[in-house]
Amino acid sequence: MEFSSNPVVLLHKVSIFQDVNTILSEVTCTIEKGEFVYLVGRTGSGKSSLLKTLYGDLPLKIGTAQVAGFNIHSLTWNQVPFLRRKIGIVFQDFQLLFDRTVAENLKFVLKATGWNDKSRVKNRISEVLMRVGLDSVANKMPHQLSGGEQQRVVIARALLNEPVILFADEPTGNLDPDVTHGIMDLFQEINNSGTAVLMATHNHHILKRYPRRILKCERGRVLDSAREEFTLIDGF
Ligand SMILES: Nc1ncnc2c1ncn2[C@@H]1O[C@H](COP(=O)(O)OP(=O)(O)OP(=O)(O)O)[C@@H](O)[C@H]1O
Repeated sequence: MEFSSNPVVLLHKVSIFQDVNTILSEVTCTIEKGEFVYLVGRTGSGKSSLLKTLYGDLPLKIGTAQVAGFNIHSLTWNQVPFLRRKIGIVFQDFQLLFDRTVAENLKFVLKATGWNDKSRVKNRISEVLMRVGLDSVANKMPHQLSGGEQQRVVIARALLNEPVILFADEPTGNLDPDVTHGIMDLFQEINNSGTAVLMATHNHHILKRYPRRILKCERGRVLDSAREEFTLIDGF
């Protein structure tokens, strides 16, 4: 596969900390535009900490990192919303606002990211819901939807601002196998249309069925299947 020379994620000698503990060190890798990469590793190995650093939730103290053109090392809190407009984030626990409709959940994000024109907002909400195969749920409350449908709404929310990359932290962790495949197909389709994806997962069936490049957190380092061979046996 050919990539542009303009990576969406570029890490050089990054160390990741939680409190005073070093979780990962010497992390150097790039993710290119339109690439799909898995992030695996045992529980507690640092996957979420790495993702949090990339989306500006955990300050970067050592090393250099660029995400969607933003320098993460020098990112200030008031720049974080601008970074978030260029990326999409999908969590395991859907994190929808349960006291408002699907459309209102999406509108909330659009308003917060500077969309003021009512008809553009309405059109964009229809577009993203259509994109995730849920064009008829705009006026439903999240609790009226299945788990898989709720996760599709979360993915729709992540797509609102046409991100260059989606960061997904165990996005199928709460879903049945059948529903998981539907969500994975959706991620593949989104990726095929040019959005990069970095997905943390514990699900080895996913890795087998949709094989892609893998980053593995192991003993404080990040191994990269594009550079070296490693076993996945203890990766879950
Ligand atoms: N907010 C926090 N404060 C202090 N330590 C934390 C915090 N969050 C995570 N840690 C610690 O950092 C280490 C890495 O955790 P992290 O959540 O990044 O791992 P993970 O690979 O995502 O795990 P899992 O697969 O269970 O989600 C663990 O030792 C964890 O206990």
